Amino acid sequence: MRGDRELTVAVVYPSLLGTYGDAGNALVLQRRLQWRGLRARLVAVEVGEPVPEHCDVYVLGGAEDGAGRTAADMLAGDRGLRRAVAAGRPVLAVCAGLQILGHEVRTHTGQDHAGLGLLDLTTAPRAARAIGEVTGRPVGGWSADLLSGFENHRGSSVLGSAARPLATVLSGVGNGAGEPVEGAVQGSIVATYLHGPVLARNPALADWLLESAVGEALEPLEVESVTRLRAERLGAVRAHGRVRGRTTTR
Ligand SMILES: NC(=O)CC[C@H](N)C(=O)O
Repeated sequence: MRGDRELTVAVVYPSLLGTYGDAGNALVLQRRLQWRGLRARLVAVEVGEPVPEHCDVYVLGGAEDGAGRTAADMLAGDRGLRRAVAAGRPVLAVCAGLQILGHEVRTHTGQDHAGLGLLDLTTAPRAARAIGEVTGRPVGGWSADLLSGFENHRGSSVLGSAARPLATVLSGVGNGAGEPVEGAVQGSIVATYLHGPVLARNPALADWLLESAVGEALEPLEVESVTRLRAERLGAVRAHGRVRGRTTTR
């Protein structure tokens, strides 16, 4: 592929946007490239540093409300991520990351703030925190496998017409705003409420982002420990009888 170019995976503000090991999503992207014999490097962008606009893929994780607001304020004054999105570079945003890429975030702690407006969604507090396993059926054909992860959030997000869900919810809450849907996809941005880290539990999602980054299909890559992890997690959800509708074993 593309000569011997080294691909760069940017982790945006890991000290602010890093709940539940979400920075591990960047490691998954790097490893899945390296396991295919491709060169890949992590670029940790710390608070106070400009976000580089030419990385190949960007990762934003979750945060508590105050840290989310700080990250949103910092990103509002930085053009790097906006330029990367305008250029169609893939971005994964998790939980608070999803929220701050939207138009507005209202919180139950009064840490209300504007978002970057890169995703057509708005966030408001739910009556109760959503905590637990989530299983979803991918929307839009990005995978035949179920989406799997865990959620822990108070915010609920309503999608506008420019964003479509990442998945329909079979178990758990997801976006938590009426429709049983999870996450948001708009242009090159893929956003989700799911931790795990989500890419460790959903290799198809990781490869979808990577194929968008490299601009071509990647050879299949099965990691046995990941297959076992998925089977265990999906099995645990089924054992608790929490799955709506029909599921597959994948
Ligand atoms: N895990 C998270 O990123 C949580 C995001 C936000 N603090 C909420 O509770 O909705």
